[in-house]
Amino acid sequence: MTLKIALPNKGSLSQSATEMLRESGYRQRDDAKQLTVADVENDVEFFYLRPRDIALYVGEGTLDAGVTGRDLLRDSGAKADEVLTLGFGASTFRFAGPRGRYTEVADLAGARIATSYTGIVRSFLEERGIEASVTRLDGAVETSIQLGVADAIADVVETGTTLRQAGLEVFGEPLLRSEAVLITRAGADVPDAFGVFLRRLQGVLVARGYVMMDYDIAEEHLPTATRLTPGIESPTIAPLDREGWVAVRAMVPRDGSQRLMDELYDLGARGILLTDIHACRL
Ligand SMILES: Nc1ncnc2c1ncn2[C@@H]1O[C@H](COP(=O)(O)OP(=O)(O)OP(=O)(O)O)[C@@H](O)[C@H]1O
Ligand SMILES: O=P(O)(O)OC[C@H]1O[C@H](OP(=O)(O)OP(=O)(O)O)[C@H](O)[C@@H]1O
Ligand SMILES: [Mg+2]
Repeated sequence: MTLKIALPNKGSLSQSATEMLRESGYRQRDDAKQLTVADVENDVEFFYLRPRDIALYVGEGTLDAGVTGRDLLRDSGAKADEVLTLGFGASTFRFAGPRGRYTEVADLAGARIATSYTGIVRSFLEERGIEASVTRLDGAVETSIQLGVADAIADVVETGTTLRQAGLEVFGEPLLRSEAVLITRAGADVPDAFGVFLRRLQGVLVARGYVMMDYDIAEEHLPTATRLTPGIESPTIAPLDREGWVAVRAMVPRDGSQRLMDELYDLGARGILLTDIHACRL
């Protein structure tokens, strides 16, 4: 059975999703107008759809899995589960209003709120017993206050630039922290190719998050050195021609790897090398 995967056709998640899939060795479209791509060799077919619709297709079982935003998944109410977070498309979902007007969520009682995510907003307010009217707009939600259609908004905030330019500020706790996720239908049987698909994506995440570190060190310092670089399973230790010295190789998180090199150098390690990992299966 061919694996059917939904990918965002445009918007903030589209390019990163396509890049990640290409890096995982799958055929991707080279023209943004293409709606489907069959990767026959890997027995996968890709469907490029609006990220908002992806949760519905996957939730109903029409497609086996998909890439969308956690906020869109929650808003849709679809019966799909997150199986992997993909490391891009991070944003928060927040209330905002004219500067100085609101300080907390409770101030929204009786207000008119505009948003593209009515599902999330309504259930958030309901849980807190706040009564307000919620209107759905398709986009450019920030402008609705100036136009007199709403008193406050709830929208995706990434850098905050759009809000600032509209003279608005966030208030209250975030409704949600979102990022791109891989979803499948709750409790569904997925084709065999899905196991391979998932492992490839996990491999890309590890290859992006880790680097390979090599160094030479005197054997007496090995216990401290391997505590600093424990690797994923355990580091590879190889003999060196130089008496009493060994070569160590271990994967280390990319973040903090420069500091780690400093610490190893101070410990007496030399010939410390960092190399990118192109792909991996753990
Ligand atoms: N700066 C951002 N603006 C909008 N959405 C973002 C941003 N960063 C991440 N996202 C995520 O992208 C998804 C929105 O998908 P959507 O297709 O609506 O993108 P979009 O950038 O709003 O595109 P468009 O407005 O052209 O439809 C959500 O999951 C949202 O959290
Ligand atoms: O915090 P920022 O970095 O400014 O990003 C957030 C803005 O980006 C999105 O708008 P988009 O460009 O998708 O337009 P839209 O409102 O028409 O969807 C989102 O709806 C916010 O308006
Ligand atoms: Mg948008």
